[in-house]
Amino acid sequence: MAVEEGKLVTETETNRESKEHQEEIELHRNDLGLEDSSSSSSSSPRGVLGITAMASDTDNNNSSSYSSCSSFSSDDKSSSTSTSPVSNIPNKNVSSSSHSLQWTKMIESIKKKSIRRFTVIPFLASYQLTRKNLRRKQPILSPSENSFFMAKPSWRNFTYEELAAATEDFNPENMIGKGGHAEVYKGVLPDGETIAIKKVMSHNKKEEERVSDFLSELGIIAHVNHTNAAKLLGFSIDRGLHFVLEYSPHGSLATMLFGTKKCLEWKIRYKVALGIADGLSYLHNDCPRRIIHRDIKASNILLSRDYDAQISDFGLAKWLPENWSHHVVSPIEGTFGYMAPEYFIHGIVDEKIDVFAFGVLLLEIITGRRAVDTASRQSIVAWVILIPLINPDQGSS
Ligand SMILES: Nc1ncnc2c1ncn2[C@@H]1O[C@H](COP(=O)(O)OP(=O)(O)OP(=O)(O)O)[C@@H](O)[C@H]1O
Repeated sequence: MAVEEGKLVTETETNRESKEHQEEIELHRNDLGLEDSSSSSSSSPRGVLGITAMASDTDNNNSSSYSSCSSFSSDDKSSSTSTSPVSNIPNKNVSSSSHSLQWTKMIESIKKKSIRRFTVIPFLASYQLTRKNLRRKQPILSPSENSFFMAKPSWRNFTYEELAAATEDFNPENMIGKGGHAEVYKGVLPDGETIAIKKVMSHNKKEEERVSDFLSELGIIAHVNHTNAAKLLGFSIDRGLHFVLEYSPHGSLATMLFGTKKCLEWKIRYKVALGIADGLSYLHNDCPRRIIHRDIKASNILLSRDYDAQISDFGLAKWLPENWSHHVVSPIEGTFGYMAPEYFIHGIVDEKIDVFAFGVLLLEIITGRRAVDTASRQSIVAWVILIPLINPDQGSS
Protein backbone atom coordinates (compact mmCIF):
# COMPACT_ATOMS: atom_id res chain seq x y z
CA MET A 1 0.00 0.00 0.00
CA ALA A 2 1.42 3.36 -0.96
CA VAL A 3 1.42 5.83 1.83
CA GLU A 4 2.00 9.51 1.86
CA GLU A 5 3.56 11.27 4.79
CA GLY A 6 1.02 11.01 7.52
CA LYS A 7 -1.82 9.93 5.34
CA LEU A 8 -2.82 6.64 3.92
CA VAL A 9 -4.05 6.42 0.41
CA THR A 10 -7.60 5.36 1.01
CA GLU A 11 -10.04 6.91 3.43
CA THR A 12 -11.01 3.56 4.94
CA GLU A 13 -7.44 2.64 5.58
CA THR A 14 -6.81 5.99 7.13
CA ASN A 15 -9.67 5.55 9.54
CA ARG A 16 -8.64 2.08 10.48
CA GLU A 17 -5.01 2.99 11.09
CA SER A 18 -6.07 6.02 13.10
CA LYS A 19 -8.39 3.92 15.19
CA GLU A 20 -5.73 1.28 15.79
CA HIS A 21 -3.27 3.96 16.63
CA GLN A 22 -5.72 5.59 19.00
CA GLU A 23 -6.26 2.25 20.69
CA GLU A 24 -2.54 1.86 21.08
CA ILE A 25 -2.34 5.25 22.69
CA GLU A 26 -5.00 4.26 25.18
CA LEU A 27 -3.27 0.99 25.93
CA HIS A 28 -0.05 2.81 26.53
CA ARG A 29 -1.77 5.37 28.63
CA ASN A 30 -3.21 2.63 30.82
CA ASP A 31 0.09 0.90 30.91
CA LEU A 32 1.79 4.06 32.08
CA GLY A 33 -0.88 4.73 34.62
CA LEU A 34 -1.96 7.97 32.99
CA GLU A 35 -5.51 8.99 33.54
CA ASP A 36 -7.18 10.40 30.55
CA SER A 37 -5.98 10.92 27.04
CA SER A 38 -7.53 14.31 26.78
CA SER A 39 -5.95 15.70 29.86
CA SER A 40 -2.48 14.40 30.04
CA SER A 41 -0.31 16.56 32.19
CA SER A 42 2.36 14.27 33.40
CA SER A 43 5.43 16.12 34.41
CA SER A 44 7.68 13.15 34.35
CA PRO A 45 9.87 12.22 31.45
CA ARG A 46 8.58 8.73 31.87
CA GLY A 47 5.11 9.82 30.87
CA VAL A 48 6.39 11.90 28.03
CA LEU A 49 8.57 9.21 26.70
CA GLY A 50 5.83 6.67 26.93
CA ILE A 51 3.30 8.70 25.07
CA THR A 52 5.71 9.82 22.45
CA ALA A 53 6.81 6.35 22.12
CA MET A 54 3.70 5.08 20.70
CA ALA A 55 2.21 8.20 19.51
CA SER A 56 4.68 10.20 17.62
CA ASP A 57 5.61 10.26 14.04
CA THR A 58 8.39 10.88 11.78
CA ASP A 59 6.72 13.82 10.56
CA ASN A 60 8.51 15.10 13.51
CA ASN A 61 10.93 14.96 10.72
CA ASN A 62 9.03 17.76 9.19
CA SER A 63 10.65 19.49 12.01
CA SER A 64 13.45 17.06 12.21
CA SER A 65 16.96 17.96 13.00
CA TYR A 66 18.08 17.45 9.48
CA SER A 67 16.83 20.09 7.18
CA SER A 68 17.04 19.40 3.51
CA CYS A 69 19.37 22.29 2.95
CA SER A 70 21.84 21.67 5.70
CA SER A 71 22.04 17.98 5.04
CA PHE A 72 22.70 18.55 1.42
CA SER A 73 25.82 20.47 2.12
CA SER A 74 28.01 18.11 4.04
CA ASP A 75 28.53 15.03 6.11
CA ASP A 76 28.84 13.85 9.63
CA LYS A 77 26.95 12.26 12.54
CA SER A 78 26.05 9.20 14.79
CA SER A 79 23.73 7.10 17.12
CA SER A 80 22.65 3.54 18.56
CA THR A 81 20.92 0.45 20.57
CA SER A 82 18.92 -1.69 23.01
CA THR A 83 15.52 -1.86 24.59
CA SER A 84 13.65 -1.27 27.76
CA PRO A 85 10.21 -1.30 29.24
CA VAL A 86 9.22 2.17 30.17
CA SER A 87 8.97 1.28 33.79
CA ASN A 88 12.71 1.20 34.01
CA ILE A 89 13.20 4.83 33.19
CA PRO A 90 13.78 6.82 36.32
CA ASN A 91 11.91 10.05 36.50
CA LYS A 92 13.99 11.90 38.98
CA ASN A 93 15.37 14.47 36.63
CA VAL A 94 12.51 16.77 35.94
CA SER A 95 10.83 18.30 38.89
CA SER A 96 10.43 22.04 38.59
CA SER A 97 7.06 23.43 37.65
CA SER A 98 8.39 25.20 34.57
CA HIS A 99 9.84 21.95 33.40
CA SER A 100 6.59 20.25 34.08
CA LEU A 101 4.82 22.81 31.97
CA GLN A 102 7.22 22.20 29.12
CA TRP A 103 6.65 18.50 29.22
CA THR A 104 2.92 18.99 29.39
CA LYS A 105 2.95 21.23 26.35
CA MET A 106 5.09 18.81 24.52
CA ILE A 107 2.85 15.89 25.32
CA GLU A 108 -0.11 17.81 24.01
CA SER A 109 1.64 18.73 20.82
CA ILE A 110 2.88 15.23 20.20
CA LYS A 111 -0.54 13.81 20.95
CA LYS A 112 -2.12 16.06 18.36
CA LYS A 113 0.35 15.04 15.70
CA SER A 114 0.20 11.40 16.58
CA ILE A 115 -3.24 10.58 15.31
CA ARG A 116 -2.59 11.89 11.86
CA ARG A 117 0.96 10.80 11.48
CA PHE A 118 2.60 7.52 12.02
CA THR A 119 6.30 7.58 11.86
CA VAL A 120 8.23 7.11 15.01
CA ILE A 121 8.46 3.73 16.59
CA PRO A 122 6.28 3.11 19.58
CA PHE A 123 9.41 2.94 21.65
CA LEU A 124 9.83 2.91 25.38
CA ALA A 125 6.40 1.62 25.00
CA SER A 126 4.70 -0.93 27.06
CA TYR A 127 6.52 -4.18 26.98
CA GLN A 128 3.25 -6.04 26.72
CA LEU A 129 1.95 -3.98 23.88
CA THR A 130 5.10 -4.26 21.89
CA ARG A 131 5.09 -7.96 22.36
CA LYS A 132 1.48 -8.14 21.28
CA ASN A 133 2.18 -6.18 18.14
CA LEU A 134 5.14 -8.26 17.24
CA ARG A 135 3.23 -11.47 17.76
CA ARG A 136 0.52 -10.16 15.50
CA LYS A 137 2.91 -9.29 12.74
CA GLN A 138 5.58 -11.91 13.17
CA PRO A 139 4.31 -15.15 14.65
CA ILE A 140 7.77 -16.73 14.60
CA LEU A 141 10.32 -14.62 16.36
CA SER A 142 13.91 -14.50 15.21
CA PRO A 143 16.67 -14.94 17.78
CA SER A 144 17.25 -11.19 17.87
CA GLU A 145 13.59 -10.60 18.63
CA ASN A 146 13.62 -13.15 21.36
CA SER A 147 16.60 -11.52 22.96
CA PHE A 148 14.73 -8.25 22.61
CA PHE A 149 12.12 -9.57 25.00
CA MET A 150 14.43 -11.45 27.27
CA ALA A 151 17.09 -8.81 27.70
CA LYS A 152 17.04 -6.44 30.60
CA PRO A 153 17.37 -2.84 29.56
CA SER A 154 20.99 -1.99 29.21
CA TRP A 155 20.56 1.76 29.06
CA ARG A 156 19.60 4.32 31.62
CA ASN A 157 18.88 7.92 32.41
CA PHE A 158 22.02 9.84 33.36
CA THR A 159 22.09 12.99 35.43
CA TYR A 160 23.85 16.06 34.13
CA GLU A 161 26.32 15.79 36.99
CA GLU A 162 27.34 12.31 35.87
CA LEU A 163 27.96 13.50 32.33
CA ALA A 164 29.82 16.59 33.49
CA ALA A 165 32.05 14.48 35.74
CA ALA A 166 32.76 12.06 32.89
CA THR A 167 33.79 14.81 30.47
CA GLU A 168 35.49 17.24 32.87
CA ASP A 169 32.62 19.66 32.52
CA PHE A 170 32.39 19.14 28.78
CA ASN A 171 35.96 20.24 28.38
CA PRO A 172 36.54 21.25 24.73
CA GLU A 173 39.62 19.04 24.76
CA ASN A 174 37.31 16.07 25.13
CA MET A 175 35.25 16.98 22.09
CA ILE A 176 35.77 14.18 19.56
CA GLY A 177 33.35 15.26 16.88
CA LYS A 178 30.98 17.94 15.82
CA GLY A 179 28.16 17.64 13.34
CA GLY A 180 25.49 20.03 12.19
CA HIS A 181 23.28 19.18 15.16
CA ALA A 182 25.46 17.92 17.91
CA GLU A 183 28.77 18.03 19.68
CA VAL A 184 30.24 14.71 20.69
CA TYR A 185 32.42 14.38 23.80
CA LYS A 186 34.52 11.52 25.03
CA GLY A 187 33.97 10.69 28.69
CA VAL A 188 34.90 8.14 31.30
CA LEU A 189 32.46 6.75 33.84
CA PRO A 190 33.47 6.02 37.45
CA ASP A 191 33.77 2.29 36.62
CA GLY A 192 36.32 3.12 33.90
CA GLU A 193 34.04 2.64 30.91
CA THR A 194 34.74 5.07 28.06
CA ILE A 195 31.63 6.65 26.58
CA ALA A 196 30.66 9.13 23.87
CA ILE A 197 28.17 11.82 24.78
CA LYS A 198 26.24 13.40 21.96
CA LYS A 199 24.97 16.76 23.07
CA VAL A 200 22.14 18.03 20.88
CA MET A 201 22.90 21.55 19.68
CA SER A 202 20.15 22.47 17.18
CA HIS A 203 19.85 26.02 18.47
CA ASN A 204 17.92 27.16 15.43
CA LYS A 205 14.98 25.03 16.52
CA LYS A 206 12.31 25.62 19.06
CA GLU A 207 12.62 23.70 22.31
CA GLU A 208 9.53 21.67 21.53
CA GLU A 209 10.83 20.64 18.12
CA ARG A 210 14.20 19.73 19.54
CA VAL A 211 12.69 17.55 22.22
CA SER A 212 10.36 15.93 19.74
CA ASP A 213 13.26 15.09 17.40
CA PHE A 214 15.27 13.79 20.31
CA LEU A 215 12.47 11.50 21.44
CA SER A 216 11.91 10.30 17.90
CA GLU A 217 15.52 9.32 17.53
CA LEU A 218 15.59 7.74 20.95
CA GLY A 219 12.48 5.79 20.03
CA ILE A 220 14.22 4.27 17.06
CA ILE A 221 17.58 3.52 18.59
CA ALA A 222 15.97 1.92 21.59
CA HIS A 223 14.84 -0.88 19.28
CA VAL A 224 18.20 -1.52 17.70
CA ASN A 225 20.46 -4.22 19.06
CA HIS A 226 23.15 -5.49 16.72
CA THR A 227 26.94 -5.64 16.47
CA ASN A 228 26.80 -3.44 13.41
CA ALA A 229 24.76 -0.66 14.93
CA ALA A 230 26.00 1.92 17.38
CA LYS A 231 25.06 1.09 20.94
CA LEU A 232 23.02 3.31 23.20
CA LEU A 233 24.05 3.30 26.85
CA GLY A 234 21.59 5.91 27.97
CA PHE A 235 20.34 9.43 27.67
CA SER A 236 19.95 12.58 29.68
CA ILE A 237 17.31 15.26 29.52
CA ASP A 238 18.87 17.13 32.37
CA ARG A 239 20.10 20.61 31.32
CA GLY A 240 20.00 19.77 27.63
CA LEU A 241 19.42 16.70 25.54
CA HIS A 242 22.12 14.06 25.43
CA PHE A 243 22.58 10.60 24.00
CA VAL A 244 25.10 8.46 25.81
CA LEU A 245 26.72 6.03 23.43
CA GLU A 246 29.35 3.36 23.47
CA TYR A 247 32.62 4.94 22.45
CA SER A 248 33.94 3.92 19.03
CA PRO A 249 37.75 4.20 19.26
CA HIS A 250 38.38 4.56 15.52
CA GLY A 251 35.81 7.32 15.02
CA SER A 252 33.91 7.40 11.78
CA LEU A 253 34.61 5.68 8.47
CA ALA A 254 34.76 9.15 6.88
CA THR A 255 37.71 10.01 9.11
CA MET A 256 39.45 6.75 8.29
CA LEU A 257 38.90 7.09 4.55
CA PHE A 258 39.37 10.80 4.04
CA GLY A 259 40.75 12.29 7.23
CA THR A 260 44.10 10.56 7.56
CA LYS A 261 47.06 9.93 5.30
CA LYS A 262 47.22 6.35 6.49
CA CYS A 263 45.83 3.95 3.92
CA LEU A 264 43.09 1.69 5.21
CA GLU A 265 44.00 -1.96 4.65
CA TRP A 266 41.90 -3.85 2.14
CA LYS A 267 40.89 -6.51 4.62
CA ILE A 268 39.56 -3.78 6.90
CA ARG A 269 37.67 -2.14 4.05
CA TYR A 270 36.18 -5.52 3.23
CA LYS A 271 35.21 -6.17 6.85
CA VAL A 272 33.63 -2.73 7.11
CA ALA A 273 31.64 -3.21 3.89
CA LEU A 274 30.31 -6.57 5.10
CA GLY A 275 29.49 -5.10 8.50
CA ILE A 276 27.43 -2.28 7.00
CA ALA A 277 25.57 -4.79 4.83
CA ASP A 278 24.83 -6.95 7.88
CA GLY A 279 23.70 -3.94 9.87
CA LEU A 280 21.37 -2.82 7.11
CA SER A 281 19.96 -6.27 6.66
CA TYR A 282 19.23 -6.34 10.39
CA LEU A 283 17.49 -2.96 10.33
CA HIS A 284 15.41 -3.90 7.32
CA ASN A 285 14.57 -7.52 8.11
CA ASP A 286 15.43 -8.68 11.60
CA CYS A 287 14.96 -5.74 13.88
CA PRO A 288 11.78 -5.85 15.99
CA ARG A 289 10.64 -2.99 13.74
CA ARG A 290 11.33 -2.47 10.07
CA ILE A 291 13.65 0.53 10.03
CA ILE A 292 14.78 2.60 7.06
CA HIS A 293 17.83 4.64 8.06
CA ARG A 294 17.66 7.31 5.31
CA ASP A 295 21.11 8.74 5.99
CA ILE A 296 23.64 6.03 5.31
CA LYS A 297 26.97 7.72 4.63
CA ALA A 298 30.62 7.43 5.62
CA SER A 299 30.39 9.80 8.58
CA ASN A 300 27.47 7.83 10.00
CA ILE A 301 29.46 4.62 10.14
CA LEU A 302 31.47 4.34 13.34
CA LEU A 303 34.28 1.83 13.80
CA SER A 304 34.73 -0.30 16.91
CA ARG A 305 38.09 -1.32 18.32
CA ASP A 306 38.02 -4.37 16.01
CA TYR A 307 36.82 -2.35 13.04
CA ASP A 308 33.30 -3.62 13.22
CA ALA A 309 31.19 -1.14 11.30
CA GLN A 310 28.46 0.42 13.43
CA ILE A 311 25.62 2.21 11.72
CA SER A 312 24.87 5.34 13.69
CA ASP A 313 22.73 8.45 13.72
CA PHE A 314 19.09 7.47 13.51
CA GLY A 315 17.93 11.06 13.40
CA LEU A 316 16.29 10.60 10.02
CA ALA A 317 15.29 6.96 10.42
CA LYS A 318 11.73 5.88 9.81
CA TRP A 319 9.97 2.72 10.67
CA LEU A 320 7.56 1.23 8.18
CA PRO A 321 4.67 -1.06 9.05
CA GLU A 322 5.08 -4.50 7.52
CA ASN A 323 2.26 -4.08 5.04
CA TRP A 324 3.39 -0.79 3.59
CA SER A 325 5.39 -1.16 0.41
CA HIS A 326 6.83 2.28 0.87
CA HIS A 327 6.23 5.66 2.38
CA VAL A 328 6.28 9.09 0.76
CA VAL A 329 7.83 11.86 2.80
CA SER A 330 8.15 15.57 2.67
CA PRO A 331 10.46 17.38 3.12
CA ILE A 332 13.14 15.26 1.55
CA GLU A 333 16.06 15.08 3.93
CA GLY A 334 19.34 13.31 3.55
CA THR A 335 22.82 13.86 2.22
CA PHE A 336 23.52 14.91 -1.31
CA GLY A 337 25.43 12.26 -3.21
CA TYR A 338 23.84 9.36 -1.35
CA MET A 339 20.20 9.87 -2.21
CA ALA A 340 18.44 7.41 -4.51
CA PRO A 341 16.73 9.13 -7.47
CA GLU A 342 13.22 8.00 -6.48
CA TYR A 343 13.76 9.45 -3.03
CA PHE A 344 15.39 12.64 -4.20
CA ILE A 345 12.67 13.30 -6.79
CA HIS A 346 9.53 11.79 -5.28
CA GLY A 347 10.30 11.34 -1.59
CA ILE A 348 9.75 7.60 -1.81
CA VAL A 349 11.12 5.79 1.22
CA ASP A 350 11.72 2.06 1.41
CA GLU A 351 14.68 -0.28 1.95
CA LYS A 352 16.04 0.41 -1.51
CA ILE A 353 17.07 3.96 -0.66
CA ASP A 354 19.41 2.60 2.03
CA VAL A 355 20.74 0.05 -0.44
CA PHE A 356 21.41 2.81 -2.96
CA ALA A 357 23.32 4.80 -0.34
CA PHE A 358 25.20 1.64 0.60
CA GLY A 359 26.22 1.30 -3.07
CA VAL A 360 27.62 4.82 -2.99
CA LEU A 361 29.41 3.99 0.22
CA LEU A 362 30.94 0.88 -1.40
CA LEU A 363 32.30 3.06 -4.20
CA GLU A 364 33.85 5.36 -1.61
CA ILE A 365 35.35 2.42 0.26
CA ILE A 366 36.83 0.97 -2.92
CA THR A 367 38.08 4.18 -4.56
CA GLY A 368 38.81 6.45 -1.60
CA ARG A 369 36.89 9.21 -3.41
CA ARG A 370 34.13 11.13 -1.67
CA ALA A 371 30.46 10.71 -2.63
CA VAL A 372 30.66 14.21 -4.03
CA ASP A 373 34.05 15.58 -5.01
CA THR A 374 34.26 18.99 -3.38
CA ALA A 375 36.48 20.54 -6.03
CA SER A 376 34.72 19.36 -9.18
CA ARG A 377 31.31 18.87 -7.49
CA GLN A 378 31.03 15.66 -9.40
CA SER A 379 29.18 12.76 -7.79
CA ILE A 380 30.99 9.47 -7.51
CA VAL A 381 28.08 7.74 -9.24
CA ALA A 382 28.40 10.00 -12.31
CA TRP A 383 32.17 9.55 -12.20
CA VAL A 384 31.88 5.75 -12.24
CA ILE A 385 29.36 5.83 -15.06
CA LEU A 386 31.53 8.20 -17.09
CA ILE A 387 34.81 6.30 -16.75
CA PRO A 388 34.13 3.85 -19.58
CA LEU A 389 32.88 6.69 -21.80
CA ILE A 390 35.92 8.88 -21.22
CA ASN A 391 38.42 6.07 -21.27
CA PRO A 392 37.09 2.88 -22.87
CA ASP A 393 40.24 0.93 -21.96
CA GLN A 394 39.83 1.67 -18.27
CA GLY A 395 36.17 0.75 -18.41
CA SER A 396 36.74 -2.69 -19.87
CA SER A 397 39.64 -3.60 -17.60
N1 LIG B 1 30.04 6.88 19.65
C1 LIG B 1 31.00 7.62 19.09
N2 LIG B 1 32.30 7.28 19.27
C2 LIG B 1 33.28 7.99 18.70
N3 LIG B 1 33.09 9.06 17.93
C3 LIG B 1 31.81 9.44 17.69
C4 LIG B 1 30.71 8.76 18.27
N4 LIG B 1 29.57 9.35 17.87
C5 LIG B 1 29.94 10.37 17.09
N5 LIG B 1 31.28 10.44 16.96
C6 LIG B 1 32.06 11.40 16.17
O1 LIG B 1 31.42 12.67 16.19
C7 LIG B 1 31.09 13.06 14.87
C8 LIG B 1 29.86 13.93 14.87
O2 LIG B 1 28.81 13.30 15.52
P1 LIG B 1 27.42 13.18 14.83
O3 LIG B 1 27.66 12.81 13.43
O4 LIG B 1 26.60 12.27 15.63
O5 LIG B 1 26.81 14.65 14.90
P2 LIG B 1 25.52 15.18 14.11
O6 LIG B 1 25.32 16.59 14.56
O7 LIG B 1 24.39 14.22 14.27
O8 LIG B 1 25.93 15.16 12.58
P3 LIG B 1 25.07 15.76 11.37
O9 LIG B 1 25.78 16.98 10.93
O10 LIG B 1 25.17 14.68 10.34
O11 LIG B 1 23.70 15.97 11.87
C9 LIG B 1 30.98 11.74 14.09
O12 LIG B 1 31.20 11.89 12.72
C10 LIG B 1 32.10 10.91 14.73
O13 LIG B 1 33.36 11.26 14.17
